[in-house]
Amino acid sequence: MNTAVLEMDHVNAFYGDLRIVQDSCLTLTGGITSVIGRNGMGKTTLMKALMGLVRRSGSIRFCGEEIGTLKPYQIAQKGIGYVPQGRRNFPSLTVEEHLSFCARKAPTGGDVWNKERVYELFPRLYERRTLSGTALSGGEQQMLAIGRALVLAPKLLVMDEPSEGLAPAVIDVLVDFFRRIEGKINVLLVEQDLGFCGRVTDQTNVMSLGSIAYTGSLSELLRDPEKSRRLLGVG
Ligand SMILES: Nc1ncnc2c1ncn2[C@@H]1O[C@H](COP(=O)(O)OP(=O)(O)OP(=O)(O)O)[C@@H](O)[C@H]1O
Repeated sequence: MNTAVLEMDHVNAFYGDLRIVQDSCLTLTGGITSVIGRNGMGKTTLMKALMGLVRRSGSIRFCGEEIGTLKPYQIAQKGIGYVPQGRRNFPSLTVEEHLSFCARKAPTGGDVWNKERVYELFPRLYERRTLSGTALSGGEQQMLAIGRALVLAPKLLVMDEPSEGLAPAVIDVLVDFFRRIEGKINVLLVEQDLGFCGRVTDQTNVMSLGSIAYTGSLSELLRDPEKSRRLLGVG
């Protein structure tokens, strides 16, 4: 049997003494899977637990290796790229500087994503390469946040609500991005926009009150009004 890309086993995550994520289990065998759920259910906190950004317990295995006790920079070095909610680009760096700065830490060999390849993927970023990371539109900032993660040559990209606040035309660019990386980079995608999510992948995990309450097909879930209402508050 192939080793799963990611296995989160009975993971808890805390802010101070407050346990927000409770006993959550999530497996990504490969490809793209989403994490959906109503506001405040703990999706971002689960991603932060994976990236080592909050205190956590339980087991997190990446390609068979336990990473649940590693520090954020060690987790990034293992090949997990993080595209946080809100993009978090630096006002003092241009687009070009963001990509060059992050690429310094890139491992050599493997599937190399250099600056040129990021510009090829997002031509708009090339046009804006001399502008500050925060002088960009929301969509351009999202492309830059993705580009920053890509130049670190991730095997897994963890993306937290990439579609937030984006115009439909930019959402189409993101959908195209997912098609282009399919089979090359695995993705764990936190999303609120179920329409966008369904265009990207049918594999989903629903988070409810700090735990994963459903794992399976998104389209099947949305066809069940009672379950969708209970888990997602829709339908
Ligand atoms: N730094 C913090 N300290 C204490 N509680 C927090 C902190 N950040 C988030 N929380 C709480 O943890 C819970 C889960 O938040 P989280 O951001 O993980 O949810 P989410 O499902 O990602 O929601 P959203 O879709 O709104 O981003 C919420 O009740 C939130 O108020």
